Amino acid sequence: MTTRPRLVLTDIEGTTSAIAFVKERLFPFAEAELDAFLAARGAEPEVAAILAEVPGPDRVATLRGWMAADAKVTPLKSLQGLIWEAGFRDGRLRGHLWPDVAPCLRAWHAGGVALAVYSSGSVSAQKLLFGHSDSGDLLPLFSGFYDTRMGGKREAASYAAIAAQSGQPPAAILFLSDVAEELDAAAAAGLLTCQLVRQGDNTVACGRHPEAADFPMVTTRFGLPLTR
Ligand SMILES: CSCCC(=O)C(=O)COP(=O)(O)O
Ligand SMILES: [Mg+2]
Repeated sequence: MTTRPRLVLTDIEGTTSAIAFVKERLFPFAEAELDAFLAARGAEPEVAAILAEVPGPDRVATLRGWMAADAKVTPLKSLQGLIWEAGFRDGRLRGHLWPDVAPCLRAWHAGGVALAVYSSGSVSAQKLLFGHSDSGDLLPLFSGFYDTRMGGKREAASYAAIAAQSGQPPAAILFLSDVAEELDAAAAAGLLTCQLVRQGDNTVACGRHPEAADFPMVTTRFGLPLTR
């Protein structure tokens, strides 16, 4: 029998939120705003420090190449988060969550299960998405936010580091993701895993991890607190 997780660690794209929202709304927004953003804020210390981490003679070309390749590299992710900030604050952007997500997160939290996020999106972007979501402000539910500064999502060491920082043993943490290689890495570090295979989101079940089509199914499979 599986013991009830004490911490649920969730991915965003493909897990709480549609892949199409990230790829067809968030990424194009950042791409369209890049030049104007750099012209307006490129000299600010925070932005200049990020740009200093971008290699190559033409940093903007490198950034655009990363965007085209959907590279999960920290400088791009930090910059995208800063560009999205204005959009989330003035209402042009709202964080998409599948309708089943917020009720389950609220129930799990109310039942004493801690919640945290691990996404390639920067911590500040994660907070913007959950703070300005189409299901309301969910930020108070979360006690931890982790991004690629903890390491890559396909590396077991990243999950070991998150477990150590969260204060929970790996076996008490349930990691939710749509990506098989991320789940493999989490399992190698001793975490419980569940692959979200959402209908219409083009995720392919890998067969190596427990599967769920939505968060209510995760609730049932892992004995998490029920929605009332
Ligand atoms: C506001 S979060 C944006 C998500 C993102 O930038 C991304 O690359 C998706 O990565 P994930 O690890 O959530 O699949
Ligand atoms: Mg994902």
